[in-house]
Amino acid sequence: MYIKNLQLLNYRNYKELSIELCKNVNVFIGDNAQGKTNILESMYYCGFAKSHRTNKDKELINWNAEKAFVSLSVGKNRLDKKIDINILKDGKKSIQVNSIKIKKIGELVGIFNVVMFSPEDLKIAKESPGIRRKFLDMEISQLNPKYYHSLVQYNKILMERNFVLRKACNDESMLDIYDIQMAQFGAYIISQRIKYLDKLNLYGEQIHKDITSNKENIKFNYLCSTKLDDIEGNLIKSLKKNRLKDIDRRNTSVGPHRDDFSIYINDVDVKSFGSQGQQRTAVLTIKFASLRIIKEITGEYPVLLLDDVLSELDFSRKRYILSSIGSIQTVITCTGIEDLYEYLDENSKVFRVKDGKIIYS
Ligand SMILES: Nc1ncnc2c1ncn2[C@@H]1O[C@H](COP(=O)(O)OP(=O)(O)OP(=O)(O)O)[C@@H](O)[C@H]1O
Repeated sequence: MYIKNLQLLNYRNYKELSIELCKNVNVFIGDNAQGKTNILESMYYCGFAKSHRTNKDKELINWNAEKAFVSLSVGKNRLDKKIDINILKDGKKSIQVNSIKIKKIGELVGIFNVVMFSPEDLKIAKESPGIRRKFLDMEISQLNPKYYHSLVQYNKILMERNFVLRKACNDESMLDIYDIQMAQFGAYIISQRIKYLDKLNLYGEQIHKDITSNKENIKFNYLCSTKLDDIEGNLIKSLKKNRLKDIDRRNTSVGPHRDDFSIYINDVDVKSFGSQGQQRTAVLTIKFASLRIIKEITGEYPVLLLDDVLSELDFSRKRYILSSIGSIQTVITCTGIEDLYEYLDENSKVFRVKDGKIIYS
């Protein structure tokens, strides 16, 4: 899969932009705050109708405009796709795929597969469980529409359950119904997350060995708030068991919205004891394993977006990335290009970004 063309109108600091990308390495180079990340963000946005930086779509619209427009033409093994998204000031957006309006974001997710690696992704290795859950949810959603649907349903029921818990007189019969529904959707979510982590272990093991010259072993493990034998049955039991506590705290204390996964390197928990370098390498492994998982399931590599990460990595890790991308279309942002030259060839494209414009390509 590869991006053929990107068009922007009033997106962040771009008034108007239309660029053709090449099938392999595309580099966006420029000083700080010129609009390099904005370009990657707009590409990612076409995958999920969601920015990787903000939940407020309004922020994507140029300060002097009423609406923004992003259009991405994607080359695929089977049918090529064109994704057009209009973003309006009131937070609404309209999405068209091949000129046909879609009703739900679920219909967009999975059409354009993408793996983004940005400095914020280091949080996957070192910060709170919510960041790791979000990573799993985004990755699995783009591969499995049923997962995305289950997640939307689960979150809706969770909100309703919490609403009932917050009311002074709790409606126990309502809570019984919510528990059953949450257990159904929750069990599916948990089972798919475990499956995904199995694949992450499968691919991650060799990738991590390659990056660390066989010095380190990596292992991912799902941390579940309920027993894993009969997930649905056990979730119902746990929800019932914790009901008094939940009423007291006015919040739902068990379910996949509370789960996490651990990352161990050589049997040491990376989150608590890993060095900065180990945390960085763990995330690099996760991202490269994600590429392989998407390839295994869809038959095509996704587009790889590398936002300002190369400068953060040492020589050997940089080398690993640049020599492993092979046939994967890769879009890189950076402030200097010197150490990239040996990985560029006559097919690569270099775009210079200045103040919301491409000066040359
Ligand atoms: N809605 C918006 N309208 C107009 N300009 C915006 C908007 N949002 C952000 N900007 C501008 O976009 C620029 C930042 O762009 P971006 O984050 O892409 O920078 P960058 O080139 O990746 O920089 P760095 O190398 O520092 O990461 C800033 O100048 C910012 O003021």
